[in-house]
Amino acid sequence: MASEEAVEEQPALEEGVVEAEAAVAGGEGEALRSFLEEFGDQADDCIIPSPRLKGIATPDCPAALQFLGARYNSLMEKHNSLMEKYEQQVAKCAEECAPRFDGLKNKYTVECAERRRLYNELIELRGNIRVFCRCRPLSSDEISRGCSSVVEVDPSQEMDLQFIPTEKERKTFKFDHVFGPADDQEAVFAESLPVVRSVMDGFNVCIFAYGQTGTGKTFTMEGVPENRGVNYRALEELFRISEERSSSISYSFGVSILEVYNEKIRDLLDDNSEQTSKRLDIKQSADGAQEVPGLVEAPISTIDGVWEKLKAGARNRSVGSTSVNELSSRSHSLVRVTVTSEHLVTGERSRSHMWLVDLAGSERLAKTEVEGERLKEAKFINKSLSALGDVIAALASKNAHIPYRSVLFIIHMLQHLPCSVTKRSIPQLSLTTTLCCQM
Ligand SMILES: Nc1ncnc2c1ncn2[C@@H]1O[C@H](COP(=O)(O)OP(=O)(O)OP(=O)(O)O)[C@@H](O)[C@H]1O
Repeated sequence: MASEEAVEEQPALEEGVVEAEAAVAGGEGEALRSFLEEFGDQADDCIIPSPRLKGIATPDCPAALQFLGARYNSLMEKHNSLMEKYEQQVAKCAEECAPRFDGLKNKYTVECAERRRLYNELIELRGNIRVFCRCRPLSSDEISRGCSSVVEVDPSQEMDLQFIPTEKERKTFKFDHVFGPADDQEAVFAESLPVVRSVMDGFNVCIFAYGQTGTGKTFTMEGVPENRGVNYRALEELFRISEERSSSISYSFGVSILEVYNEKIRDLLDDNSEQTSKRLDIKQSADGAQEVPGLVEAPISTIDGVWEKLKAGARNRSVGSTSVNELSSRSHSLVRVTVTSEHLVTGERSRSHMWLVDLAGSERLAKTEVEGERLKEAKFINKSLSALGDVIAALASKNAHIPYRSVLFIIHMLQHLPCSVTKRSIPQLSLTTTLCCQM
């Protein structure tokens, strides 16, 4: 045997000697005794490759192999019996824990349902319909024309809006919250947050911006990339909650964007809607919900995907110009987010909608210089807003009769919704019309 090979085999040889010694001490085999006699005292010497090894005769290999095989078998037997005991213990443990686990699972499910119920009850107590007022800052153009604000917002009186049309006149309007010119998009969204959370618990919700043309409804709902509005922030929050609850609930989201222009519904995510003039209608489904058959619902799984869809919708929206807003939305824009959920423990499923609505701006026709198509648009807009105002007023005062008489889509949609309302006013224009006429 070459000395290098002897060095390679040395650990095995040493091991064999140790095993054999133990076996002989335990009274095993004559062949082993002779194996030990022959090689037992040479194991240590093998540490240094020695020319002496060259002279060693072939050991009693069959005996050594037989011995090692027997040891291997006995160790495997022990291992198997330990594994069996281990598995029995695990099964016993699982059996003992199962009732406790089921109990905890039930308690957890009940607690979750209770938390949801209390949370939504709180929202209801705060008002199923909440009305906020936001006063935008004067634009540079308004400042250069010498306009000044006719309202005062005192941050310590967050529900009051002071209307001061003349030096002698002062009137207070009450809202659930008033945002002043210094309040940013984040502050406005923070107040809408409870409503947004409710949709994740299976409730239908709606946030809409309502007000005179040029008061900043589109700015509030859509915002701009560097200062995003309610729509984007609401979807961001949905994704955040979905991630937070991912160990117990699986959520999926879809988005549809449509506009109501001169009382016709147009699908803003349907690239061909202009050419094919696909007519969309509202149908009542078996569970009483309002559906729009054929409406495109794009699945969304990332916030970037949402922004793309919102931008696509905004691009297709009908805009014109009014005397107070160069880029005025002449249609009601509706973003519908569909939230589908499945509870991973209980298997409970739900489907709910969040409507984010940017209504077209109302106009005082006597004071604005509209004519032709613009006049027709304005009449449609004012008519629908006035009908909407009647519905909201009736809902807010819990009237038995809600005047859902109009065929207008928004009003159909409101039939099944608790609502949060964002209302905007432009300080130096006719505040009365915007703020108080219907509420
Ligand atoms: N809080 C705000 N801070 C700064 N600028 C604002 C704010 N709100 C609105 N603006 C600006 O005022 C202008 C009018 O706003 P916007 O187009 O959102 O009004 P609108 O109510 O949607 O009008 P319309 O009903 O005619 O569509 C825009 O240039 C917008 O950027």
